[in-house]
Amino acid sequence: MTSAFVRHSYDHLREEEEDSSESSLAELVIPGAVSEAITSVSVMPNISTNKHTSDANPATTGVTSKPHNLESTNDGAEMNPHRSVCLEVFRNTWDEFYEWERGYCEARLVALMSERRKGTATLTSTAKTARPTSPPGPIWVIPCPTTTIDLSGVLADFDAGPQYESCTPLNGNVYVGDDPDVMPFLPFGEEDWDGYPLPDGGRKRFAYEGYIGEYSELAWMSAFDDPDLDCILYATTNRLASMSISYAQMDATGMFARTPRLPLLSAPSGDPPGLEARAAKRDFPPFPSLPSPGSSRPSPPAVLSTLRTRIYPLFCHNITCIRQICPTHSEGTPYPHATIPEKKSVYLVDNDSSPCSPTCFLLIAKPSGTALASSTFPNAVLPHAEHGQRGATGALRPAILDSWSAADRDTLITLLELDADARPCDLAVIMKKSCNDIFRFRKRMFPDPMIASRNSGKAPLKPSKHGTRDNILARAHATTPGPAMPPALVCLPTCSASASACATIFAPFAKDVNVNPSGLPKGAIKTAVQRESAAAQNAAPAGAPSVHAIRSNVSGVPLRIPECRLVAIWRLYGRLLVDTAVEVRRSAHGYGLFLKESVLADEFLMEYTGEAILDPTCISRDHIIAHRQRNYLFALHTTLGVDSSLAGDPSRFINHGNPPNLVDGSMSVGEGIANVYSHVEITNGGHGVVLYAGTELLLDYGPKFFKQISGGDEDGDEEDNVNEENVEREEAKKYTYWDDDPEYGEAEEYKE
Ligand SMILES: C[S@@+](CC[C@H](N)C(=O)[O-])C[C@H]1O[C@@H](n2cnc3c(N)ncnc32)[C@H](O)[C@@H]1O
Repeated sequence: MTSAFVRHSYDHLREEEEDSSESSLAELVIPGAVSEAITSVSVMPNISTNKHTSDANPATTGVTSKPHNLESTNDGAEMNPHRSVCLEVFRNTWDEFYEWERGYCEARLVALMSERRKGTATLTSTAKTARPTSPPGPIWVIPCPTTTIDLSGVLADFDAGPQYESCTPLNGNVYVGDDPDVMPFLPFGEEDWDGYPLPDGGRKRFAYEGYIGEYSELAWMSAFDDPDLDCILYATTNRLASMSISYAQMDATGMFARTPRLPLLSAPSGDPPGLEARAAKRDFPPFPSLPSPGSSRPSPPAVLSTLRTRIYPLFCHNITCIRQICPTHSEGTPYPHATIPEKKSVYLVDNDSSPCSPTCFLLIAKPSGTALASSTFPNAVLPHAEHGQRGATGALRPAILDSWSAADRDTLITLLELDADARPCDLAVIMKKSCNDIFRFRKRMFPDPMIASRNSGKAPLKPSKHGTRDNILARAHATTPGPAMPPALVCLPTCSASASACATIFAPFAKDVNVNPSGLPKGAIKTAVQRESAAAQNAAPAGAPSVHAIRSNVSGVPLRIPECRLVAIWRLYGRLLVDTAVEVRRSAHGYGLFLKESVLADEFLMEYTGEAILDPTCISRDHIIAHRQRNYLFALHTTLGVDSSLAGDPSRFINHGNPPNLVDGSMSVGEGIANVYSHVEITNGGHGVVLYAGTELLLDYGPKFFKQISGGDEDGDEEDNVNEENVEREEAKKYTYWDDDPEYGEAEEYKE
């Protein structure tokens, strides 16, 4: 218990209080707020006299006396009439907390002991009825029976696995953001500084110099943080609030902050969060004076103009939350400066070769309604109104944006102010809107001529009139059905199922999908899919092009399902999150993940869970990755990565497979070919990794992955960069930027 240290200091202080000796306090080392509060208590002569002037109930407020006079301290705090009340409530709460905590800890220990000592009721029952005196005596000594287990038979065949770090199991992503600025310990510190010996006689050494450079100092050099202190302060503020003392008034006392610059509710730019934000992030012990869960504490000022000045309160970075305004996970962070748009709307596609969905803005058909020629989404058409229905002229209806709420617009404006050139597909994830609508909104917000004048110094590339979408699609390496779209049922033109068959499948779900996607009964879709796939097997229309044949590794029976249903079912599945049975086994590359049950094409497998970390932390963790030669970092989008190296689920063992190729319109399947694809899904957060076919699950990690892990390129290899630029340049020369599409404005010519 860390409290012992501070309690001791406090007791000492109270003794000193008698003679108000300030000089003796100077030697105490007490963290910020307490130090200040206690110092003030000690120099305040009237604080503990019995003047019951408060009409608040002492039992709930913790106030036993209230001084008439304004407090007078050596820092000139006369101006704050609430300070003395705050100090007294704090002091009483402090005493009550430690009194309560002692009984609480003892009761916990007794309960733990009774668990261990099933059958030995005597001590347990005595201990439960009578509060143990201090020291608690026998409850600290738990005799364990000695048993010898003979493992020789088991160990004979035991094949020791490679040395792995521990990994905490997770059900959903945990938002970490950035690792602390202080280094808790040096990884691989137990290794010889010269590196441990390798079989080939060399030595491998952790390049700790670069790693250390990512941190400001060692953790043990930082100030001591007492976890009980937040609890006491939090209970104090709760009591003060019940006495109608506002948070602003409490803040003004300066005693609830770690430093005077850290107010309760909000932290100025660059500071760690105030008490309220810290309290929301941790579980306190059940001290009775804390606000009960769900009680309505005043929330941080939620005026949009305030929100505008900070990005975090705008939308929650917690992947399992992602709300636009999330008081639970948000915290004060530096306000990023607004950025100036660099890219013309039509040039947003420059570096974007991965359409996020069949309705991605990168794939929008020309006004003539030309069918999409796509290797990624072979039969995609624009779906229904939410994503941009085409009118008779082929132009997208402007009414779509008009249907956005004022809050939606406001949020997007703010996001675009903060990152003007953000990928529409990334913004779509945050906004839960289609990237196409976001793209159109951006066009309105940043008219291109304005950007053109800014960019006049640059020498963009010249487009040709051929192959716009095909080129983009040819460069798309992943089959990534899309993120961030509101639930929608997408039907493909090649589907051979009758309308009534579709209606039968979707009717029970469509209503719920629009209202409450996550409220669907578990397994409902799976049952529907199985029923449907069995029917499809028996009566697959002859020569139907839109049927995926999937080989089950368990039964060996190919399952078939009409494609239109796959798309719809995939969307529903993305929200059902029914994990598929898998097991971790040795594979050609360390461990790998294998199926234990048959799956259908596009069936949801599991979420890729881990710590959601921001870009700078991804970079600092790269040192470890490079040394360990194993990388569990999954890029979620340009801002966040999901790292399962310390915490995650079995999906972290999915190995890399080569990208599947299209052969005669069907995906190739086979040894070493990726049979899992991922997409960013908001419901319940993070990545849903979806299986196509095969036994060992293999996921195409993307072209940059192995370059990064081997320490090459990404931020350094100039020759490679030059080559890549040349390829990009050649590719870009083939582009047409929808120059005849009224949706995309006038023809945009790159100047050379
Ligand atoms: C997410 S982990 C996959 C699980 C890993 N095999 C393990 O045992 O923990 C990714 C790492 O596995 C290894 N790996 C995965 N697929 C590979 C492949 N096709 N070839 C070589 N190494 C691979 C690499 O070390 C990579 O950094």
